[in-house]
Amino acid sequence: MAERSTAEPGSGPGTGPEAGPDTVIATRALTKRYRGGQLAVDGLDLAVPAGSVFGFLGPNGSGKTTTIRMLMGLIEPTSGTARVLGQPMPRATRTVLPQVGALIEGPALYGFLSGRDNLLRYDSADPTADPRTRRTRVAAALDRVGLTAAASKKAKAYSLGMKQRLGLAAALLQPRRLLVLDEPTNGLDPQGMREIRSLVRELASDGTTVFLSSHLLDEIEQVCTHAAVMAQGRLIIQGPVAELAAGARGRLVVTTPDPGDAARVLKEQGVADVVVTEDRVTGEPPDDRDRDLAEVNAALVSAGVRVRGFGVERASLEDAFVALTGEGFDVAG
Ligand SMILES: Nc1ncnc2c1ncn2[C@@H]1O[C@H](COP(=O)(O)OP(=O)(O)OP(=O)(O)O)[C@@H](O)[C@H]1O
Repeated sequence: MAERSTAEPGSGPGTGPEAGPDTVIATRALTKRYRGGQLAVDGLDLAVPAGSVFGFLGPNGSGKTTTIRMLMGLIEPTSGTARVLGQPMPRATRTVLPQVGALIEGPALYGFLSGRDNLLRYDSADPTADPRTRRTRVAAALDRVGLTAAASKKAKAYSLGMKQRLGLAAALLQPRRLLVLDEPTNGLDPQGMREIRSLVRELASDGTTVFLSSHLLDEIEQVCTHAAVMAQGRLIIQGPVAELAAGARGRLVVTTPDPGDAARVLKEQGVADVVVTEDRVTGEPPDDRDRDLAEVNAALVSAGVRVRGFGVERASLEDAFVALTGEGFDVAG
């Protein structure tokens, strides 16, 4: 069936992200205020491009789960709109959800059933799934997540990582255009995290759009092509990860026993935002990095500054976050 995207009235440059045919998730001014008065999501304009691995990043309590619940039609927004696969949510929940694999707040599994039997159960609960091909489908899903060897074990004997992978297998029983994963590596050990991350990369390489929430910056940097950063219910920034990190440029760091002189020379050389902390002097490097940094270093030396260390620290998403919010990234919990 051909699919058309319907442009929102008033959409256009300057009114937020475009919701074109290649946008898998698009929200406009999406807002949720809970009954107790808590404003959990505040005017969110989100645009998730098709084929992206989209990281939805924010500290605990920033509104990620609430957003996902609205996107999946589990709760009604207080105001604003959400479109998933071009359809309005929650109105189109019934047509949209079969095309979406979701892993939200941990998979619901029967511990006394084997991994395979859990999947057989999931598959038989899907009225569109052909019972004649059920076993093949389940075997393929188990294989996909690397659980074939453990398929006959009871789910309660699975590690947390295996349970997450089984949950992913359930989400993958049918071909999906979109996978929505809420904190898929939460509580996993480093090995479990690596397994889920490489699985996500693999799924994305087949063309599935993956939307995953996380409070871990380095996770987003490792697996995502795009990201949106939330804080206190609001969207701070979104875009390709490389651009977000590049937006916060690395800082020039000079280590010297002459910090006062170094700071003066750096300012003369066009280094902005110079900060002195004991024997470290940092600042924003001038634009043309390769040429200017050699000159900056030479200027320090010829001014008699004893330079012990000189370099640029790589900018990370965390730098971008701090630059945008003036806050550190709280990863508690
Ligand atoms: N059912 C609810 N009723 C009232 N307030 C809620 C409810 N669910 C969440 N909140 C509040 O809304 C805010 C956003 O919570 P939400 O769970 O969406 O954030 P989150 O970014 O997903 O955090 P976490 O990673 O801890 O789940 C929080 O202040 C939370 O306490």
